[in-house]
Amino acid sequence: MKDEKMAKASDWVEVTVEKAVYGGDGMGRLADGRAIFVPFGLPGEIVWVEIVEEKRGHARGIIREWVSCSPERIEARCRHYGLCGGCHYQHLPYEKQLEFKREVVQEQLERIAGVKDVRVDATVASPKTWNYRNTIQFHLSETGKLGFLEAGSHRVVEISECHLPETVIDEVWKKLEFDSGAGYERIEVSQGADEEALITLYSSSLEMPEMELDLPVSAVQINPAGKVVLAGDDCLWMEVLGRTFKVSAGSFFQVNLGVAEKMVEHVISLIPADRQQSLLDLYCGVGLFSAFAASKVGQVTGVELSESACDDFADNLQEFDNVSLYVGAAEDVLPALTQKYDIVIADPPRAGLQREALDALVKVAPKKIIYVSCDPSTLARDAKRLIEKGYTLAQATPFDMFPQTYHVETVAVFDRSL
Ligand SMILES: C[S@@+](CC[C@H](N)C(=O)[O-])C[C@H]1O[C@@H](n2cnc3c(N)ncnc32)[C@H](O)[C@@H]1O
Repeated sequence: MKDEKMAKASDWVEVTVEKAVYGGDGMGRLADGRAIFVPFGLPGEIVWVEIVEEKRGHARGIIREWVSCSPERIEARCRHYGLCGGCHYQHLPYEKQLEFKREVVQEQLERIAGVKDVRVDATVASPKTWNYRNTIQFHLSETGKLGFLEAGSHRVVEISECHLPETVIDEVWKKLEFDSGAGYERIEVSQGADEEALITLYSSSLEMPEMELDLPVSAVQINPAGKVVLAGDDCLWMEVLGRTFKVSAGSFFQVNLGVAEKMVEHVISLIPADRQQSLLDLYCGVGLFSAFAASKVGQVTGVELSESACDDFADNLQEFDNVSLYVGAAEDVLPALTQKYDIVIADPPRAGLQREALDALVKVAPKKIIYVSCDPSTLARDAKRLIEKGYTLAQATPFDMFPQTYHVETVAVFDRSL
């Protein structure tokens, strides 16, 4: 037994985890000075690591044994934790998750954007740390069971529990059954304000896979030809700060309403009430920010690519006569704009602002850009570019939209300094 352990250990390296990095990993150093990234490693822990990937500048490894454990470490709630790629921080007390997220945003901005002494506020906590998601996407295993992708892989981990979705979703997903090879790439289950549920089935083929549904829910199939309503409605309603938003199958909406409310309040507080001002809401979705900004400024213009989100935007903002919308990609719409705007809200997908979009955005000459980001690394890349173009990063506020995961939403404010 002793020999076996010695033999295994000789293939492993001992690592002292120095810090938490973006992506949920802990980072330490190998003897040759290269960084090594280990999932689930906490600062201060000494661990035996099996190296699974080696690059010139860094390596990745899996913790095989703990020499010393962090006193912060707690028991994970979910039985699939560690294998399922959905959660990364269940082994950390919630207060510590918030601290890590603040540090990560600060580190990314300092290292990638090259800004020093930027004001990064404490992470705004989520009112719910479990069962907070109003939408969740599953994949189907080969046997037709619902699951999530394994970390860093396309393999589906079949699940029997998940502690992130809201209660109605949790009741619905457990009753869903599919034939093996059902032909759906993703199954999304959403919960609206009246606790109604909507199932959206995404398929890349034009065939309509068979499905039996014996539940009081709406169901929509989305394939390359468009949407087919299988049961009930093709949308549901979400409530934020007392306002109801229509959200159709396929349209984006913030997944954690408690945090969305805090984020909207923060974003809107950054906009001075001034009827002389114009505001551009880039990547506006179904109109979440526009709806609260429209009564503060003289003119709001949205830009959104998704047709279903644009239809929802038109419905959600029909009471305002100072709101208009461009349907199209920001990188195509922005260069064609002739009007200048005083304030821009930009809430792009994870990839951040495309180069053409950022260059054209600067020509729109806003005094203030409120950048809402779901990826601090692309935020930091874009911050560097905006600073080169004459903007100053005034402040950044992380919001914990996704407890138990490494993901973090950040609202960063850029002021024009030239
Ligand atoms: C992170 S969501 C933000 C939506 C909205 N601001 C909200 O809070 O509900 C990003 C939105 O950008 C849209 N989008 C993606 N790529 C786009 C592009 N190239 N140009 C314009 N909109 C795009 C998506 O359809 C989605 O609605």
